[in-house]
Amino acid sequence: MSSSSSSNKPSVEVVRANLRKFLNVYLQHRPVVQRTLTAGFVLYCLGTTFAAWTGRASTKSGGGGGGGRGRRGKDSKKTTASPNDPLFHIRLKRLLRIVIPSLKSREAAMLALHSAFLVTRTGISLYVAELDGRIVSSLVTAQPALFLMNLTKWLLVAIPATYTNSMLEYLQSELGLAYRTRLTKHALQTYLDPIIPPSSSTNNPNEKSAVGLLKSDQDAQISGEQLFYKLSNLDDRIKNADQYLTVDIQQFSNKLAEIYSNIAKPVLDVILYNYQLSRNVGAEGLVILTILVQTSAGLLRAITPPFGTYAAHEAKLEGELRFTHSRLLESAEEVALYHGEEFEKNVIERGYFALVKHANRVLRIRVWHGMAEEGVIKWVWGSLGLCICAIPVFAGEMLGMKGGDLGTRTEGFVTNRRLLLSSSDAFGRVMYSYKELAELAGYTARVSDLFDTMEDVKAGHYQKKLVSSAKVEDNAKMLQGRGKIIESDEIRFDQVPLISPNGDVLVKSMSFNVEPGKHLLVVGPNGCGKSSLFRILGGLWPVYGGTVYKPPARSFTYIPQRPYLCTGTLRDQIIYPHSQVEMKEKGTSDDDLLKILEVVEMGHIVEREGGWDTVREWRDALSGGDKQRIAMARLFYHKPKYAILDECTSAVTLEIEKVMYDHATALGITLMTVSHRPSLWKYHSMVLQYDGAGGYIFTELDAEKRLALQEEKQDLEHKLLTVPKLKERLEELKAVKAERERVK
Ligand SMILES: Nc1ncnc2c1ncn2[C@@H]1O[C@H](COP(=O)(O)OP(=O)(O)OP(=O)(O)O)[C@@H](O)[C@H]1O
Repeated sequence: MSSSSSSNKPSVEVVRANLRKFLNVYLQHRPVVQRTLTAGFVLYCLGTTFAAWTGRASTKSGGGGGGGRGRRGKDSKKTTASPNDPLFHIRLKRLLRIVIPSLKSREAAMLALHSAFLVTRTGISLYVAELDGRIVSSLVTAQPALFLMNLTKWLLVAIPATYTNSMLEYLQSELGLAYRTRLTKHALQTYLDPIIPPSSSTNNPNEKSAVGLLKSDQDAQISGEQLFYKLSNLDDRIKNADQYLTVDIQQFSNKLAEIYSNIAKPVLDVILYNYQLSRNVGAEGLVILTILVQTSAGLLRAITPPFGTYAAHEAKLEGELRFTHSRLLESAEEVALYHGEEFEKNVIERGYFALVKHANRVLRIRVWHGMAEEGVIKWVWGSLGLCICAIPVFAGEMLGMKGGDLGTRTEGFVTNRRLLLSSSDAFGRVMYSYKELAELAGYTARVSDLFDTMEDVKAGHYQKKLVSSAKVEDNAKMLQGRGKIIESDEIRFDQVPLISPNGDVLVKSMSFNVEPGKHLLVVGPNGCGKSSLFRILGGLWPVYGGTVYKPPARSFTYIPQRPYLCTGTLRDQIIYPHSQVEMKEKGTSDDDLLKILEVVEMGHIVEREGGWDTVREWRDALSGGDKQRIAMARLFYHKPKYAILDECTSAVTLEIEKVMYDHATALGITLMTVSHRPSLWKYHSMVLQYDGAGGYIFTELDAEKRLALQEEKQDLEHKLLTVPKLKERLEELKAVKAERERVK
């Protein structure tokens, strides 16, 4: 034993000597090593930030599915709301191009200004850390003059510091608002794409004859006019577009504005503070610290749940809940009259509890995640920081740092501690911002889903759940087809199938025509496709086959049973969708409008409601019959070539009905009427009668003959009703007669 320990002695000394030699060499070259480590460290910080932003981080994202489906074809994979998903970066880049269209845009200038303020703030923080150390040093060494001077500097630096902070907040909010404006404008441009006026689309003969197609209606099919209708009626992907257009776009914009300062500033802080620290305490400790911090950060990221997916799902549930409320308000009268409160309450509560259940789940997940996050970021990193601060105190002499008295050591400790606190706070914010990045990914998925689906629908690609009959081979083939729309003065359907958005074939092939001046009556059982015919005429539904000859959509006015009343003045109700300027351009005055109202016996309403400029919620202020008469007045104001009247006289008297048909005829409007009222037959010369089983008859309407037949039919039906009673009486009489004969 003793011999072995004695034989070890020289080797221990050799090791010690070698170590000392190594340390000496190291200390000789330490400045170079320090510079290399610091430069490497800065590069490393930049690299990890770049990796985080471009999704090249190797850590698990926790992203799952959600937020709807992507585009067809190449991009048709399921949308994930994860920051590490390459699709997120593609989509974010696309949205960034919308919100910051060029380097010369206002948004780019604001972003540059914002960045300048971020750098200024970091500069001020560095100065304050140093000043803090000097103040404490002057305190512990009892130097009042120095203390007062440093205190004055402290107060003076408050002016640029507070200004910088306020400007940062202001610019961040302004940026959020600017992004939102860009996105909303972009979305509305497609969502409410106005119909090309006839003057610019169809009056150009070259344009018409070039392809033989009616441009405005072809556009309606392939360039997304009335997209707001098609998005909700012809496609299943976007439920509650209102939620996407308002809340989701706003959340995305705010998150994007926030994330820039929440990532750019801390990253800059981490680099500058650590650079300063490495000069104060040596780069070695800092590199070890960074390795430990990065390892624990990697572990943290690995256990981070998919917050992006959660945010996207929450936004979807919020949208559904809002929709149930707005639906109730829309049908308040009907629900109130049915006393459907209990039912509606159940529907709303179901929506609300689905949302609360999800929110609670996310909150619970946030508890353990928050604990892990704070434990690592605040406590573990905090203790590592204290070790770093201890380096100059315990190993300063050995490492050749300037030692010093109590004041110098205190100044160094306070400055370093402040730098470390700021640096770990900044690094913590980079870490926390991963969660925000995940949320941004969620909103990016939502907004992109909206834009992708709008583009798809605009291009005529719809995704809708088909009814079972649509899958039958014949019907499926019909759905693949495309019909033609050709401009013409008359309306003519030539072998056009009538197919609902669900793929339900209502009529396999339909042929009929309406000449100007020859009013058409459309009759048939409920749900057979009477209104659908007009949806094709209005360019709302695609034409799957045959040829439709018709004037542009603007040559039609549509009056449904419950006419639409817009937000605005009484005048707006008559001239809708014209503005007052357009009305004046048309050469119409308020007096002319009054005359129109008098035709439908509504002239008194102007005085009653307080004049033409009165603004009200008109759909609540007017009765059913009033609304129908306002719609008739609107028809007389616009004087279109054709009018589609869909059960639009159900709430007015027979006299008003007559006035309406006589006046429309006098104005040269050709009427196409859907109605079950025989009183209307006499105003029409043609009839299109559906049989409700996919067949139809198109023929001339001899109203008198038809009415006479109807009367005879009703008479016979009435007589048939009395047959059982007559039979009963006959049996009674037979019984009486038999009784009398028996008595005789
Ligand atoms: N937006 C839509 N999406 C899917 N199917 C629809 C849509 N609109 C109508 N349909 C379906 O198309 C069919 C025909 O509807 P349409 O409104 O043309 O009937 P209608 O003959 O006018 O009925 P009614 O006399 O009751 O008004 C119905 O089966 C209806 O369910």
